[in-house]
Amino acid sequence: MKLAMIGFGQAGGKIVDKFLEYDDRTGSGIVRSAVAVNTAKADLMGLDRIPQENRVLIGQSRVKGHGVGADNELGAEIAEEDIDEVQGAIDAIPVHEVDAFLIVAGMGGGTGSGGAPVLAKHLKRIYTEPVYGLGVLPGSDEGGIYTLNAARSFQTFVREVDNLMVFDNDSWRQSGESVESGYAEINDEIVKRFGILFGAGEINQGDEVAESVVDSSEIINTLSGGGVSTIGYAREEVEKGDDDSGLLSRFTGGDEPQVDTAHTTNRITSLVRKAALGRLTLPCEIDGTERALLVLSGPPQHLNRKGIERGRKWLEEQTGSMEVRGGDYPVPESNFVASVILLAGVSNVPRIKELQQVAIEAQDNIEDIRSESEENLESLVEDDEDELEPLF
Ligand SMILES: Nc1nc2c(ncn2[C@@H]2O[C@H](COP(=O)(O)OP(=O)(O)OP(=O)(O)O)[C@@H](O)[C@H]2O)c(=O)[nH]1
Repeated sequence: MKLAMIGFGQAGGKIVDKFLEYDDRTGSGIVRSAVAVNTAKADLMGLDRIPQENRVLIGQSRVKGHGVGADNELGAEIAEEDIDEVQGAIDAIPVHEVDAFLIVAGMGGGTGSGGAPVLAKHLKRIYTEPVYGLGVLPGSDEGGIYTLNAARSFQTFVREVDNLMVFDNDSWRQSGESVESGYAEINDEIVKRFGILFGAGEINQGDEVAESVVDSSEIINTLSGGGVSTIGYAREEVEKGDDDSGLLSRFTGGDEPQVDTAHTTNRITSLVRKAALGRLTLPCEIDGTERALLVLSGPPQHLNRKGIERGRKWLEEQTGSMEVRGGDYPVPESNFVASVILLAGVSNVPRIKELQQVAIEAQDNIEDIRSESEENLESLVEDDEDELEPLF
């Protein structure tokens, strides 16, 4: 599946940069165009791979290239005012060659949190291609204002995109790590999961023919209908030369032997369970998921239809959804069989409820402090008996 990716804010830009690196490394070809938008000049300069001409600095007259300092209302205002500059970079994208737009942003800051929903609304008005969001939730240790920003941006962003895929920094942060090295690992995790998912719909001619290949329309259909999505992942190392043909191998038509062994099937079904029940990009209850897509990637001799069918059935039972799609993504040179599960339209997400609760407390607190602050300042500045006179 070919995407036009727009990274909004620092986190968004860094993650899109990582997608370009992933594309180069794996040859998956999912990033047709990459754009970064920011109010901070230094953040744009820190990117490695996004072409210079696709780095758009907005809000120069308002914040002089220094960012909006976690003020997402200002981030949204600037994005609206300078939307033509962003559109200027998007005009250079060959939109007829892309399957969808993907707007990536950290939701706890100011620029991406406020700007990403504004851009989504704008793109949806102009283009017929789907507009997806990849929103990153802040860690709970980042503080009240980040949580409040994220909770407000989340409500807006979900409404404006065709689907919001969420990654929760909080459930992925590791104690004792520096913020930067922590983000590097987290960003690798994001790119790996989304890379396999979107790469699955991007099989080129001449690539290994899959038994039941995932097409980009299956990804689009799973995401359509809107709402919030999360992604599960699990993998197991396999020997490249090994084809598991020891037990029950059978040959089906064609020239190539199709290996179908109990071992291969069991491995696939167990990877499907691990992916769905392990750590999701946004932890949630999978029961009640509206739609799902299962992608099995790896060397083709380690993939089989029976395993995917069983995995799909199991997912239907667990989610209660009648719309579970599945297929393979053959990667002949890989040392791993990996299972990626897209759960679209999840609704039972305790993390979001908790985020909203903390956000409401932060909002009340901020209001209390603001209303007290005028009184406090007055009592500090005025002398008790009112004997002093200000100059003017
Ligand atoms: N996963 C991930 N999250 C990040 C990264 N950098 C920042 N974040 C998260 O994204 C949130 C927003 O941060 P930024 O993207 O730096 O903020 P911004 O959109 O540039 O906005 P301002 O700096 O306020 O102008 C933070 O609260 C973090 O939770 C990153 O490299 N990876």
